[in-house]
Amino acid sequence: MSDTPVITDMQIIPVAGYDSMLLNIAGAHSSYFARVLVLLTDSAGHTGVGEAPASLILQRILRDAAPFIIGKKISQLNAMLTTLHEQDLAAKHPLQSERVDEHPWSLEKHNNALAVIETALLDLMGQFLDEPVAQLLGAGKVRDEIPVLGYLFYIADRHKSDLPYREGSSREHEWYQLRHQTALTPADVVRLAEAAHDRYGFKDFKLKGGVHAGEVEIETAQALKKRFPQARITVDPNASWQLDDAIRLCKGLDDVLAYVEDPCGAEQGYSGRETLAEFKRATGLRVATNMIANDWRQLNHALQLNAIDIPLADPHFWTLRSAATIAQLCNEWHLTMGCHSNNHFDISLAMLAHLGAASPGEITPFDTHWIWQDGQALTKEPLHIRDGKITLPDKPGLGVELDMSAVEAANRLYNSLSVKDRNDALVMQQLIPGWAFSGKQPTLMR
Ligand SMILES: O=C([O-])[C@@H](O)[C@@H](O)[C@H](O)[C@@H](O)C(=O)[O-]
Ligand SMILES: [Mg+2]
Repeated sequence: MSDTPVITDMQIIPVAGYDSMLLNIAGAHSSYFARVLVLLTDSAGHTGVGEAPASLILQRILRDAAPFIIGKKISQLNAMLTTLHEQDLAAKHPLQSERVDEHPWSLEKHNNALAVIETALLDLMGQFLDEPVAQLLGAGKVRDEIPVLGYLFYIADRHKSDLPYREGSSREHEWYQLRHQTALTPADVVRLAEAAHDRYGFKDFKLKGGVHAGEVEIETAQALKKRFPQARITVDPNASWQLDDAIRLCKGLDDVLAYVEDPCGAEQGYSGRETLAEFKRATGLRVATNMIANDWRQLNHALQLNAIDIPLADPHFWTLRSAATIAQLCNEWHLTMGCHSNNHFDISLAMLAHLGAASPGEITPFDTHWIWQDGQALTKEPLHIRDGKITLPDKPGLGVELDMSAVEAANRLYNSLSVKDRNDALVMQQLIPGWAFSGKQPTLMR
């Protein structure tokens, strides 16, 4: 044990990259997205890294966590994480809003700190033991190729905003240009899918909804299925449809929708878990969620109610180890493992690849926003998506090496931002003055 490396330093580096004007129920994506990297250095000279969504609160929580990490042996991983959990550092930095209807994804932030630190620790541990992170999780490495889906969005007209969205260029592939152009109709989305299919080989697609009337979003899903008959198609309106509407829109579409993601949520005194259970019974369709089963207690309620089939266990808010445990539960309990995502850099791409590699049994192709960020790597040899899959690198730890000059440039970009935290509503106000989030009102129906 005396040779076990000790953690000597913890750096917290917020970074930003460019994004397209993607639409969702919360508004529109800004021209920038922000993430935070945690870099842990150990006495063996290794660097472990993790990535999470960047919020100012999360960065404060991470700074408070550093004294509990620095000076510890990497073999004390479990004890460090238990201490952090017990310290409940997030409680000292209450979120501005706990109301899920105001900020549908705000609750994720509590676990982001644990998740990003755990990832960096696992990266160090893997390098010390000369094993990939996947080998240190739940079932160990059970696959080398991780299927991912083509995550499609409606895209707003960036010319109507004064934010510096990129124009893109089709020099390398038309995808890199198309991903910046307005896409509001079913035909536009099919065009995006064709380009993404050609570039990345996707077999399956997910459409982000909550933007148009449900009928238009279902029409888009149908158009995707018509164009890609073999594909598994899903739609995710982020719980913005009323239960009755969700049933009316989806019932009988077994031949179009492989599953539906958060079609409805809390309404009229019923919880999202209750309405999803009713939706499942009424339609017979499989249901995925990243909104109502995001911690063990919620998952327990969701499963008791038979509300879901596919927990989208994002390692950024479950932590890698807990998400891998969910994958094991799915395998034992005849559920299907899936993974949610947000805009991310290539360290997160590696995180989800290791999670997929350690997920036994049937998994549904994982979500990833990477195609919207592809070309903005922070590592020297970023993983890539080919044939709709990511191949796990044959390297210890996460298997990524940071490109520090790219990280520094992304950090400079972050520091230059006047609005640091994600605020899709603020961006949306550039298109529709006075626009405000309303969980049951599609973004463009104002
Ligand atoms: O990036 C987006 O706009 C998504 O809507 C994201 O924020 C969601 O958390 C997510 O991808 C989802 O599946 O709900
Ligand atoms: Mg979702």
